[in-house]
Amino acid sequence: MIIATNITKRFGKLIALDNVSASCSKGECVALIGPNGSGKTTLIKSILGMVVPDSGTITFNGQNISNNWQYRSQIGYMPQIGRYPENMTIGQVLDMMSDIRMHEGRRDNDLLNEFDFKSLLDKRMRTLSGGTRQKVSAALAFMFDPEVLILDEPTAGLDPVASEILKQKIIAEKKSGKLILITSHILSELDDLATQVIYMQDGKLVFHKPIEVLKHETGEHKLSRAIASVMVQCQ
Ligand SMILES: Nc1ncnc2c1ncn2[C@@H]1O[C@H](COP(=O)(O)OP(=O)(O)OP(=O)(O)O)[C@@H](O)[C@H]1O
Repeated sequence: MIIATNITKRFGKLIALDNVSASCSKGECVALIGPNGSGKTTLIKSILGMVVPDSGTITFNGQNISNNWQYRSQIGYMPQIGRYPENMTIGQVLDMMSDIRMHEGRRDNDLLNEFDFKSLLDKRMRTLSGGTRQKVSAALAFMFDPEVLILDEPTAGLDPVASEILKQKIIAEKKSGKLILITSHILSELDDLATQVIYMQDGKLVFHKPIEVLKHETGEHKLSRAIASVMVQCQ
């Protein structure tokens, strides 16, 4: 579904992505893990077309994404920090995004309902708490029923109840055959979600493995412990 081949991205002298290749398929939940600054967000942004690699190719459903923007309507993206017009209300932002996406299919309001947004729709974005802003980003990522969900630190700043609602939604979407790419530093959270792990360090993809293989190799039953043991080895 998404294939990245030999992606390199430099910011000045810094190599943020160093010849990264990876292939992700439908129905998988791929955890993108690695220390701060290892290149996870740069890889995500390259897939989204927000960062243009210096070399390499990325295909989405077999089509090269360079000079192509239509594939993006198939992706729901939840950024680390959502930026919105601050004077607009939540309701206006949701409507604006619907207009921009020109979405004609099913509108998925599950998260809006479960986060109980009804009473919040008139609140202006500039007045929102960090967690409520995250909920807006989550609701928008899932709203247009995309084939692929890219979630960058999705539960950062969410309270435990909202985190659990979002996790259950991610699990349901994975079961329905979507591809989910997720980054998180809260490894325990990925235990219930991830089917595969991509581990990055210093801009390089160190490994891409199914969870079961990783657990077997490390002798750990929990993903969080397996990853922790790999991170120690890689340091
Ligand atoms: N626009 C940019 N200009 C210059 N350097 C950048 C830019 N974007 C990212 N970088 C650098 O590229 C490297 C990789 O950053 P990236 O955000 O991809 O890391 P990350 O793995 O997502 O980190 P974190 O876990 O902290 O979110 C970092 O050294 C970062 O400072």
